[in-house]
Amino acid sequence: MAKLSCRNLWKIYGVPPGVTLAQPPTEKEMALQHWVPALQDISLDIMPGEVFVVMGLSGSGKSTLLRCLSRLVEPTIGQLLFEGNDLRALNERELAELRRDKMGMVFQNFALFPHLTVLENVMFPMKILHVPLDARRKHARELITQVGLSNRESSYPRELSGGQQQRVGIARSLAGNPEVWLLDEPFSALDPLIRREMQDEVLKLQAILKKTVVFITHDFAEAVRVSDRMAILRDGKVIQTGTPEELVLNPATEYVAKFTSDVARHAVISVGAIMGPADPATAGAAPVPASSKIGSVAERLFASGSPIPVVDEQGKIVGSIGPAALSKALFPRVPEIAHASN
Ligand SMILES: Nc1ncnc2c1ncn2[C@@H]1O[C@H](COP(=O)(O)OP(=O)(O)OP(=O)(O)O)[C@@H](O)[C@H]1O
Repeated sequence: MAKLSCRNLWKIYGVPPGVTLAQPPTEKEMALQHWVPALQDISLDIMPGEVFVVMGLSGSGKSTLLRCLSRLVEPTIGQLLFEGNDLRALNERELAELRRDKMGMVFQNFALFPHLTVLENVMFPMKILHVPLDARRKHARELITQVGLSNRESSYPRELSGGQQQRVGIARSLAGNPEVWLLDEPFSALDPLIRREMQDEVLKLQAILKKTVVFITHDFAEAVRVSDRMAILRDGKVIQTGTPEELVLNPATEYVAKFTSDVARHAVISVGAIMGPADPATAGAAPVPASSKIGSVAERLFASGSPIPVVDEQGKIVGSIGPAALSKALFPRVPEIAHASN
């Protein structure tokens, strides 16, 4: 079962409080009332343990969507489910408990308490959870070590670099041991090198913690790097949902294809996704796993020019890959993606 779902979700800013809309207004109605449709008919399932990225340009509705998932922003129309339970039916107290017990959030601007030290910042959520002081301190220290800041426990946020501050933000968001980890453009204020380091940090933590992660970014390369699956948002609508590989191989629209054009295809596309049928001519040649990325076979294929057998996890031959399929995947001809409509 999905951890978090939305069904036909709309957020329309400007609708006066108290006005309930039974169904979505027309574009004309919204324009007349000066309403802003930030989310339009969004349906998504976010599965337990996956890193689900919501990617879109500025103004596409990413933050609104993330905030709707925790009801920091109230949806206008549609369903929100947490483990199948109606999230919109919760009262203020139940909602506060759910956020406190099950959700951890990281914000773009770090949002640390300036008057608290690193240790105190990370301990804070556990204070709200009434964790005894000793246990609080012990767990906070573990988290601070996990994010590589053990020598800065007594520093104040102003004494830390942006990357270090965000490490504290990450440690603090994990302090309540949340099931769902919501990250709203956590690294966009950081320079590219630090940003990459932080992406690695999140991947490293996620490999251990296996949270359900919703990660917002406007950077497609970041989305490809960190996501298991992603949704591309444009003008409040989901244009496509899929794994990075699915989006790169089959962009639904030219808009998506434009994002995928700069992607390191050799590191995203797997052999299994582009292989052909098993080929007797490959008998005796050393096989490659279907799950390996095409970059790992490129040198061998281009050097020998002969196809290679492909095997599944059990070592059974499931197909073959030759240089033609490889070059097509690495260097797709523009007309092949240009047929996609916008
Ligand atoms: N409180 C608000 N009142 C009215 N309109 C809003 C409000 N918040 C956001 N919007 C509008 O909703 C749309 C989506 O905004 P949102 O902040 O969700 O986008 P975003 O993709 O997160 O953008 P960014 O990457 O720039 O943060 C935009 O047109 C924005 O102007």
